[in-house]
Amino acid sequence: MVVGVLALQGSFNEHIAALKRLGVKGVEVRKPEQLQNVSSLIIPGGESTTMAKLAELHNLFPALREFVQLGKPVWGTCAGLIFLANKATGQKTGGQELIGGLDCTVHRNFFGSQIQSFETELPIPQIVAKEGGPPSFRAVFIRAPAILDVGPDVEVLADIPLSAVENINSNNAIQKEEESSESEKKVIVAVKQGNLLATAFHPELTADTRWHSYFLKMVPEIGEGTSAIISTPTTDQSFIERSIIDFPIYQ
Ligand SMILES: NC(=O)CC[C@H](N)C(=O)O
Repeated sequence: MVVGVLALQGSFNEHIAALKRLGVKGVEVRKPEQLQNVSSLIIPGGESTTMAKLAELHNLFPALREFVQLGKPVWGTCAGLIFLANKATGQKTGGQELIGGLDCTVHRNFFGSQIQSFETELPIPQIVAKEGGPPSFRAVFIRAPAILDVGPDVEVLADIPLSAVENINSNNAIQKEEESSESEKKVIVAVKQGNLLATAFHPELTADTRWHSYFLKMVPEIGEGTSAIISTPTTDQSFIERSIIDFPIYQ
């Protein structure tokens, strides 16, 4: 069993490493025909405009859309979430091509620029936490998008109160879509719609493999029957101690 990881740009190596920690082989996908050798796909974080240009160059969009429409499991993290959205705002001039399929509107850089990147603890959704582990997970947001609205078939898995983000970025210049006086206003940062999973944060940059485990359970040939690979989060201290500054700066 292999899981495809779109390897045009961004954190594809980190996803492959996370899969390896669960005993699953991740294979790099760069060409349309390579999608025929995988039954599921992870689209990593990175820079969605660059990734879209590379995907166009390799004529990947038709094959990626077909992959999604065939109902195969696809997980988009960060830039990958933008790729999967039906609609994106805050795009560069001229916009960018999207795969689409996920009935939502995403704001590309909702939380601000690179220096407003942050980490926070979020409650782990029930369906992801089935195997146990701590009640929260470390959510790493790097120049992150957020989901502004979702269609009726989209299940919201995680959201974040804007007040928490403002506390984290004490000198913040967060560009909010709309100012709100309600301190409990939240934005959506993780969703599921049928075969599609999307997260605005980067589980592949943490030691916690529960999001990867959850995605693997969406893959029919792994499915619910393979709890053996669903282990408790890695406690490899050297990995845990890495902070987001150890990871590449996305332009
Ligand atoms: N870490 C990320 O993937 C950042 C995504 C970035 N906001 C974009 O537009 O592509």
